[in-house]
Amino acid sequence: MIQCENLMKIYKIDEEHEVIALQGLDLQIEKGEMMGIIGSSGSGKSTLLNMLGGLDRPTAGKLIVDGKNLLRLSDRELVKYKLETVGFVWQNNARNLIPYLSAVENVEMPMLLKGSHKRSRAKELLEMVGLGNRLKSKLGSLSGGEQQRVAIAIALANQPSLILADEPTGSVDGKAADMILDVLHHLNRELGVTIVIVTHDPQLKRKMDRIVAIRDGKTSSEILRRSQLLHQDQVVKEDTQGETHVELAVLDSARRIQIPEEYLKAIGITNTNKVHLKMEDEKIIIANPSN
Ligand SMILES: Nc1ncnc2c1ncn2[C@@H]1O[C@H](COP(=O)(O)OP(=O)(O)OP(=O)(O)O)[C@@H](O)[C@H]1O
Repeated sequence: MIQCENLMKIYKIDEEHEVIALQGLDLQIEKGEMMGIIGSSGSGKSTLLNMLGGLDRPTAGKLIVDGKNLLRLSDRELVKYKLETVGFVWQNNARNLIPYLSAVENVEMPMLLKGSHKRSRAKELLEMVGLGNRLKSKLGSLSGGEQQRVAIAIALANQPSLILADEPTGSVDGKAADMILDVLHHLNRELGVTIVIVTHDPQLKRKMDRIVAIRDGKTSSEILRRSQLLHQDQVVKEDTQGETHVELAVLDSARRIQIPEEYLKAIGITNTNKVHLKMEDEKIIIANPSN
């Protein structure tokens, strides 16, 4: 569904300054996957989401979504892509919704833009997100969580194959967040729509099939749920809720890995950029050269 290889995004600030937001990011996402993207502030999560959604163009690399090469699309093709292939759910409701329209009119809006308006489908989508009884409600009378569910219905209006969500539970309380999550999970399983969510929410992370961590504009590690695992002999970790997962480091296209800072500190690598690398019993060992 999504093939992202050596993806680069450089923002030019002025004649002399630029920011490298993505520096050779590799990521494959299967059709029908529900996956999370995590990473500290400034690591490149939103930039990646903007590239996937066609809101901004990559500087270099390869990005194919649903068979479309996003580095090669014309401006016109990009508009069509944004309208038909992807749906967005933002943390900030002002970005998702038109406040003076009712819930059902909001869901109809992207259909109108595409020229295929159907009230029955808009109603069906609102029923799917559990708002069948609030069709005519003006947005101001809906709670934050309900507004976020309207946003999900809007994102689905033109039957996209990909939903991108940026912190969809970021501004609602725990109960509303649970409901949003359940809706997304249900849509993923029922409609088979691929969902990519940027999140800090540990509750949300637990519901994902896979979580990819981004560090400095590159994928650094992946967490897989136990049900996703292929090999029984992997190192399985348990979180505080007793759920099991496996954490894998990602090899980039040049076969490099990022070693977590805390691992390096633990073996005393603080002010050197060299380590000992050796093979032992079919394992690669990284050690402190001064020991
Ligand atoms: N339009 C832009 N112009 C210049 N620099 C940008 C622009 N957008 C992002 N950046 C820079 O690119 C880097 C990655 O930003 P990005 O917003 O993707 O990070 P993030 O992981 O989403 O962070 P956060 O969790 O704080 O939202 C940052 O250094 C940021 O300042």
